[in-house]
Amino acid sequence: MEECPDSFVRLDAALPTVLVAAIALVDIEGRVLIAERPAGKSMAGMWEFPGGKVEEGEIPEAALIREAKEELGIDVSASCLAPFAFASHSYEKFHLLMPLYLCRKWDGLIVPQEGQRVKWVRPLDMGDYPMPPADLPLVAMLRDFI
Ligand SMILES: Nc1nc2c([nH]c(=O)n2[C@H]2C[C@H](O)[C@@H](COP(=O)(O)OP(=O)(O)OP(=O)(O)O)O2)c(=O)[nH]1
Ligand SMILES: [Mg+2]
Repeated sequence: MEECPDSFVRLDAALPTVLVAAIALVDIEGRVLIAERPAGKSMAGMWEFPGGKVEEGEIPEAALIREAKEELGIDVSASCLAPFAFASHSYEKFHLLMPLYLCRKWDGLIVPQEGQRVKWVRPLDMGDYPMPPADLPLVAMLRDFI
């Protein structure tokens, strides 16, 4: 029988679950936008899918529409957000639950609003960029899918 992969889930740690919504913007050449986490934030210098914490009373799609505007200056509509996969990963202080949505259509030009660097990268080349450990299974799924 096939072995199960290593688990990054800590069942016994009583961690709070934090819901973060993330977006994979995909261009016509199949590249995906990643953004560098700004200095001062946790995991600064790592490359991530844009997005952020879902606030109280907010649904993930609304959080992404808000974050796409706040972080990248673009307008995304809920109908252009396709649920793709999710990460479930225990960090030291919290458990991250992060749905990733694909989006191929948005309005406006991408202009990083927080001084962060952004890059269009083929999923096959994402290994060249350090990403949070929670993202690695998502990158593998993007490689298979895009
Ligand atoms: N946006 C995003 N966050 C990720 C990814 N992978 C990953 O582990 N995370 C973690 C890092 C953070 O602990 C958390 C997201 O929090 P954040 O600090 O970006 O949240 P935010 O945009 O709402 O910003 P803020 O409230 O901290 O100002 O999720 C990813 O690909 N994208
Ligand atoms: Mg963020």
